Amino acid sequence: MIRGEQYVSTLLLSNSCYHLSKTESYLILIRHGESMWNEKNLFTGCVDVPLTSKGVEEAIEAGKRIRHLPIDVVYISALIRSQMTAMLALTEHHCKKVPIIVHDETEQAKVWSQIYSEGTEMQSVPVIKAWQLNERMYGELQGFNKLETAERCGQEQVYKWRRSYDARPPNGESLEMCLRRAVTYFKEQIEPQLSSGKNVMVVAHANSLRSILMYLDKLTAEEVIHLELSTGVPMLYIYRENQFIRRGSPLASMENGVYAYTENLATYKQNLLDEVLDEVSL
Ligand SMILES: O=C(O)[C@@H](CO)OP(=O)(O)O
Repeated sequence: MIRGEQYVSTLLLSNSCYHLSKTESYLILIRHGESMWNEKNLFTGCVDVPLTSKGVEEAIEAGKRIRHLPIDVVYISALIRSQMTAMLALTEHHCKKVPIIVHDETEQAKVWSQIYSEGTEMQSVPVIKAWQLNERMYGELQGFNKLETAERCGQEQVYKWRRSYDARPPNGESLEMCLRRAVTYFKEQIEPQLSSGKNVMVVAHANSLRSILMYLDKLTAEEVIHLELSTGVPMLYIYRENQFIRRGSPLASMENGVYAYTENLATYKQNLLDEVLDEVSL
């Protein structure tokens, strides 16, 4: 049910991006595009492998699908496949803001990457890198072919390592261990951004995202076994009154279904359309 005045638009036009009223915010989750080891069907984990050309296309396509959703801050992992995906997706965003990686590892990194123009800073989107969002560390499976490993160690064992909540690949992380770092980071760093009204995009990995989805969708250890994430498919959540409401995956930019989710988003879309019409009639 929509509560009238609360959702009355408080849209402000600023540098052709709209700021929505602070009653709800949006969370977009994307698994990176296909990597060169996804293509070869190798256990990848924390090995830092780039995207294939198909992965590049998937990232751009993901960007197109979310190009009309508001994004104020982006989170990426420490791995290049997540970073490439985020950057490529953002080249499609209607805001045309410049994604800038935040370097706060050391005092010097902070000072040396400082932006001094307020105007330029407003035209940028901060991109925060967090190792906690990395893929689950696959231990001694890293670099091995998944099919060959199933032939060698047995299909059932490999399925357990890959999809169960608590089975731990040899010297690697179980999903439970991955959840401990990824969800802790999500709760401590990302959720406060959402509750302060910021719209967030997270570009991460199959298993770090499976663990975050466990938290968002309150999935049990049995349910998460069946959760598979495709590369480069954006998932949208609405954050309202400390609750996450799953809204599926926008299929296309300006897709009616997505913008009908809330009055706030419908108004956002209408303002974008008005802006396009204004530009056409100029
Ligand atoms: O190899 C990996 O790092 C992951 C993701 O590609 O594989 P899986 O789907 O088996 O968890």
